[in-house]
Amino acid sequence: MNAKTIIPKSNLKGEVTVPGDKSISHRSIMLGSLACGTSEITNFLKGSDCIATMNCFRQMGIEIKESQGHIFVTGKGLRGLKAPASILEVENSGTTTRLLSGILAAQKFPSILSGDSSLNRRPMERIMTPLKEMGGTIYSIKNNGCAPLKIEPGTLHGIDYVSKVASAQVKSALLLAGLYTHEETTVTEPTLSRNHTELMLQGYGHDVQTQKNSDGSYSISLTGAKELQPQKIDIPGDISSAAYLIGAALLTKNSELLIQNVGLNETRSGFIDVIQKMKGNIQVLNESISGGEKRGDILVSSSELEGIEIGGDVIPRLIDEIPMIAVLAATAKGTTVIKDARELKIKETNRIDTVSKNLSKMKGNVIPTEDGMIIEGVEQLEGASINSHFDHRIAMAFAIAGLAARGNTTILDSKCIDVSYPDFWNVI
Ligand SMILES: O=C(O)C1=C[C@@H](OP(=O)(O)O)[C@@H](O)[C@H](O)C1
Ligand SMILES: C=C(OP(=O)(O)O)C(=O)O
Repeated sequence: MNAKTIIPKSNLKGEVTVPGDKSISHRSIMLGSLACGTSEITNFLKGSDCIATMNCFRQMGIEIKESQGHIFVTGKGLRGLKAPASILEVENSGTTTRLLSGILAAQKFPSILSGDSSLNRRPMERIMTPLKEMGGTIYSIKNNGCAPLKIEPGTLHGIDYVSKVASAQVKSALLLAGLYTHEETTVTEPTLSRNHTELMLQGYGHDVQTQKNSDGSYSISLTGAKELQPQKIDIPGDISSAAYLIGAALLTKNSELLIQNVGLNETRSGFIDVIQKMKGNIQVLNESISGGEKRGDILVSSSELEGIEIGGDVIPRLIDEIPMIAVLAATAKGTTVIKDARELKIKETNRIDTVSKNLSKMKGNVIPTEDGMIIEGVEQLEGASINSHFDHRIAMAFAIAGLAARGNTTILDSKCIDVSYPDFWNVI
């Protein structure tokens, strides 16, 4: 069960760092594996999702070594992967599944991708449809639109694809597939999703164009068939992991935390904007840029938060932080409305459902809606027994809720936290 009990606390004080960004860690292994030579990666996240990505590339003949906390990936060029001897296990990771599918659709060998029971329920049509349009052969083995996916050898051509959702996983799958054609590949998305793939490709010497269109959508283009040059990548701390520590400082009395070296890429920093709008005491210090990625320190202290409306273009900039935002809203003054967040339903769990059920268990006042939640702030949450449903973000958001609740909280099935933040309990 791996149950953990949280005893309420105040006076959280100190300086902390958070582990490397999960999205950037996945991409560093992928692009490192496709480059010609050895890339050196520092602050790589050794969470189980990113380890799954590493293992997939090792199975395709890529040497990935670790020395003194640095990861060395020796890529063999765009055409250097070899056929895996067995199924590629993507475990719980949507990012691994979707981005890797883009690469595999262009290979000269067949492959099968399969994950755990949560992953194998998540929709894959969103990448299968455009990859087929590019000339790939990819299908759902159970014919239910989900993994396990079978990918046949393919020769791809460029497309101009308009995605209905602002999804970095869809965009990245197509851009990675686009590396394998001489033609241009363009992905248009309704608003800009996280742009780590674009930034890292540029670091690897590949030209990528991003254009804002008159209707507010964004078009991202590249022309492939160009080899990538190996890089040194220093991964910033994951803002999605920092969100829990920020939440802990905001919610508990007499607390102040300095969280150092956090990634602050504009396409990811919606959480900070929201906390400022909720009147949280939060400041960004010591900003710098490395590898195109902004980073800085975050100083945050105990706050009386106020409810706000959260929707529209900010949603992709904070999608993984919504469980934590909902917990903060649960004791904020007034009403918080979260809308335009239908994508929450297809994450590791249906997060509208798992957040609402768990907040209700803690005597929060929440109404789930089709595309979000309406949360009326209460004085204090009450400790409860929380079912994470094996979703790391649910486990961590409710662990933080427990720190500020009346009475103890138990998180059942807390092991899932290893997906993105293996050291979470030690830090807390
Ligand atoms: O590309 C990525 O690294 C990710 C993109 C997002 O998913 P979508 O692309 O489905 O929005 C996010 O929720 C996920 O945690 C990581
Ligand atoms: C949705 C998430 O990741 P993935 O899609 O890679 O499983 C997440 O980390 O919250």
